[in-house]
Amino acid sequence: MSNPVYLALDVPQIEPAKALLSKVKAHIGGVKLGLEFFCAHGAHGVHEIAHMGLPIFLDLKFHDIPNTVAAAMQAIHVYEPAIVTVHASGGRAMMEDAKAAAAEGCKVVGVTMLTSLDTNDLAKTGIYGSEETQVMRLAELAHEAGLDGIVCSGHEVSRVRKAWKDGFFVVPGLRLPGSGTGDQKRVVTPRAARDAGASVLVIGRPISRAEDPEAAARAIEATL
Ligand SMILES: O=c1ccn([C@@H]2O[C@H](COP(=O)(O)O)[C@@H](O)[C@H]2O)c(=O)[nH]1
Repeated sequence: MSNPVYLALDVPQIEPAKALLSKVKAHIGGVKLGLEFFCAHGAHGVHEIAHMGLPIFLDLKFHDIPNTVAAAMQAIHVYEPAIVTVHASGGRAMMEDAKAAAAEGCKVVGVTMLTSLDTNDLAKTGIYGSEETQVMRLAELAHEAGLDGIVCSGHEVSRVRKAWKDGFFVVPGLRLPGSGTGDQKRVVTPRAARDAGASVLVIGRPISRAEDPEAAARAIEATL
């Protein structure tokens, strides 16, 4: 089985990002490039990282009208990403058009409820009910729209897996016991997420901000 860990390369400078990736490359299965990286380094940055040979997860979390998202999806074919994200709350038509516009073989996953949110945060946006209810609702919509899977926390992934057996589930918000959670609110360990049915484990700061990133990546790999 291939290594499910994708390193969230949320690093503001390109050379330190490449140096970090070189150190941990042997202990991860792919690289996640998100808004911070893409806004800072654009196409050039993505190509630089892609040349390092690991699968690329382009986490741009598209959220717009169907026509705009479909055009954006076509524009990123050039990066040959293995995985891309859209917000499931963008609606069924947007997700259908996103999937239709994605490159062959590229997995399109719908972000359900960000792992930095809890029920109180949700209520402040006018959505009442449990985290699990919200994730299940959006997972069902993403499934109906033909997406490959969703992004959710390790708290919900086992329930989603039961309902969507062949889904592709991306889980961020991962921490080893005793480590700081930062802005993440729905956190589990990488091992717990994997055992609950995650397909991809997204890990950023526990590796990138560690004193010894290579040792941190190796230690996480050893728990899996
Ligand atoms: O719900 C979500 C969706 C995406 N993310 C992204 O994952 C990483 C997590 O980084 P850590 O440093 O391990 O907390 C980050 O790039 C987020 O943009 C998420 O955390 N939650």
